[in-house]
Amino acid sequence: MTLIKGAVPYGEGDPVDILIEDGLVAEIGTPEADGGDVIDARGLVVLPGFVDLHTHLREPGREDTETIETGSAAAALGGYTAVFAMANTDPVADNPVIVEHVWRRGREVGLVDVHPIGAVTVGLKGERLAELGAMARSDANVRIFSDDGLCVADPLIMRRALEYSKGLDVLIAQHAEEPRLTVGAQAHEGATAARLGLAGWPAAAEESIVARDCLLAGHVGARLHVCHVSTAGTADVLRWAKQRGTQVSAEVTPHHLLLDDDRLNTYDPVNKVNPPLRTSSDAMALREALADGVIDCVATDHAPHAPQDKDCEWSAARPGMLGLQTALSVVIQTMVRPGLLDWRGVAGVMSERPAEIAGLPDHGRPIAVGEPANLVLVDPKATWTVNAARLASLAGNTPYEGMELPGVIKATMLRGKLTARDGQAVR
Ligand SMILES: NC(=O)N[C@@H](CC(=O)O)C(=O)O
Ligand SMILES: [Zn+2]
Ligand SMILES: [Zn+2]
Repeated sequence: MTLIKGAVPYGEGDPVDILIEDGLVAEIGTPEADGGDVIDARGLVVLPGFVDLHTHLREPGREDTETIETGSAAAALGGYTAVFAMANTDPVADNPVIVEHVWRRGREVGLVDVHPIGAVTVGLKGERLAELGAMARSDANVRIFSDDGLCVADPLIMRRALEYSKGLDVLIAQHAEEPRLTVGAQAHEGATAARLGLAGWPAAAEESIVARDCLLAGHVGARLHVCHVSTAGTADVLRWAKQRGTQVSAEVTPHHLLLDDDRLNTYDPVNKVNPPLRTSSDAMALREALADGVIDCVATDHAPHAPQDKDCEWSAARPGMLGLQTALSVVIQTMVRPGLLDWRGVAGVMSERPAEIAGLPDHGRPIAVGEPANLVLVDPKATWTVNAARLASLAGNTPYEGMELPGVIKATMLRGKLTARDGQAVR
């Protein structure tokens, strides 16, 4: 039994006490609790635990950069109660053995619900469909499939994947990048890349695939999810597709909301990511699109990399940035502070909507009696300074190093059990 005292649900109205029993919200109001753990939550906002549709945990294969255990700790500390682990591991998660390993290991660690994403094609090669049905029916109960890291570029393979996904009632998540337009690409194709002498990654390489896939999904009557939307033009395509009734959902990363290609001047590869940081006007358009629902949710694309893969010349460095422990703070900075979202809106884009997209029945639920106690307590007034060495991830490639960011996560609870408290993961 745990009593959360004096928290404000969704930052709206008066503080309440919340009694947690048997993993559920047992009472809200002024419960008479005797014994158990009491959490002093005066001044804190309580939200439903966050759900990340896009995380890279690097296990199996690159346990030197992140493991399911360290990534789960980062997730709990970031306020997450469920994460979806991408399939671009080594070996690739394109079969029931790998997805069941990820699922079981996540359960063993117990800090966050780890849902493996299955590969769409064998070995992420884009040539032959993986056994989606076998992964969906496995103990891992795979619900999302993606070749993330790579685009399912062949339109016929993508069409078949969408058709199968409809039959299996699963979701295809596309990394939208027309590979013929991004050969050797290093940075957003525009004035900054031209000045720095970096080969360009044009916005149209993303937008053309998103448009194509929306048309394909509409044609076969399947759902489609678009990973890491990075351009204003993609938001326009999504707006158009949604208006004509296409079942498409989309995510934006915290880094595409906050950062832009102005940061590339130093050639520090910590800023190298795929899709690349775009222009500040793209970032502003993404904020608007997230606020008005054209983009459904925030997903971290947490992508740990080893020092030897990051601290080298720009063209040799791997793309990707850490994101789990900084996501909420970046969303506060870019969305809450400018008045684009209130706390209710944050619950929507970080918890409710991603849970709905993934079909998770027990996450993103209302804070109400009888609901699973998957909760996060946030100090909205406090700030913190990012220090890579103190993050739970094994890797240190955060672009926010040294930045002071708003919003401190005081506690995270998964089915009534504390998974993070005062900056420490609790196992
Ligand atoms: N985002 C990245 O820059 N990198 C991701 C792959 C991906 O999300 O496309 C990774 O696996 O490192
Ligand atoms: Zn990707
Ligand atoms: Zn990714």
